[in-house]
Amino acid sequence: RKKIILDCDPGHDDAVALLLAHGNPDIDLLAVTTVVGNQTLEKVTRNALAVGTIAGITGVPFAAGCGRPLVRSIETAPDIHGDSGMDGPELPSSDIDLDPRHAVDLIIDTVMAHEPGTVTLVPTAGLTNIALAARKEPRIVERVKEVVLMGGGYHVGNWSAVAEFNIIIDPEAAHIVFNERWPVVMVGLDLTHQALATPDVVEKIAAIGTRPAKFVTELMDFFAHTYKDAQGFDHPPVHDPCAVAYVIDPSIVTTRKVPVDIELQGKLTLGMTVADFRAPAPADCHTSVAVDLDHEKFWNLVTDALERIGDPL
Ligand SMILES: Nc1ccc([C@@H]2N[C@H](CO)[C@@H](O)[C@H]2O)cc1
Ligand SMILES: [Ca+2]
Repeated sequence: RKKIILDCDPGHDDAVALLLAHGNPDIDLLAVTTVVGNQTLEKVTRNALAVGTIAGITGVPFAAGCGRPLVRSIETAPDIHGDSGMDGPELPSSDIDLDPRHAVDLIIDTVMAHEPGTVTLVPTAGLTNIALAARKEPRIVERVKEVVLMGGGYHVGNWSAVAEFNIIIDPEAAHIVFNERWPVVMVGLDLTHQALATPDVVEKIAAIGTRPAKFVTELMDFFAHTYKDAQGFDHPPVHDPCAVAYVIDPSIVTTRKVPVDIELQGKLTLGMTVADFRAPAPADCHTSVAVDLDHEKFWNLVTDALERIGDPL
């Protein structure tokens, strides 16, 4: 099984990523950590615990992390995720107790407690926790198997013309993460804009007939409306589970090995993930970007995970 830590900011698509990670039999979800992003730390943490309860997750530590970026001020995304950060469905209160540690410490402790090269970090939010973990315990950099992150875009932006939300809300953190020597797989908007929750996808999920499945359809209904109003999409792209899907089955996504670095000075380009496609990639290139998604295989993973979760409540 593939061991992962999910660092997230639920978030409609983070919720689907968490359900996929929990429901898929090839994933061993070691820990769930939260960070400010789509909404404040308090709200995204509450949302993560609510999803944990809905999915019947037990025995997995949840820890809250940074409440603001390293340098810049907080920027949330209520126009997409609503005031709660997960508007749409009724959110249950959760009886899951937060781990007393800060997310950065839970990440470090978890990586150091497992064999080198066996733990994959899956950030689906701003990279503040991941950057601080690498600075506090540099040994995790060579110990982590790889960092498979939802973020960035080599030809697409959503928070500016050329920058993606998870990167631009904490570009200094992203610069740290992309410049450490660990392998980084960037699952950016170029890929995730292919993961559209079309009506037939939502119908397949609804047909599962369980409360977690109904929860996902309610999330998708809200997400579809805000994505239409805010970004003019006919169907919402469900970004975050694409990163988890890549860990489960790398064949679902084609990748290109290219140098990627983060723009920190640009007036128009701050937070841009600058990918250099000039051939050949340097031999020591440790970054790659996701290009094409197998849409059917991807959504089959999501429905399969929901079927396996069943109705825990
Ligand atoms: N407009 C918009 C803003 C933020 C997000 C969140 N950031 C990433 C996509 O940019 C995902 O992780 C998602 O949770 C999605 C859409
Ligand atoms: Ca997210």
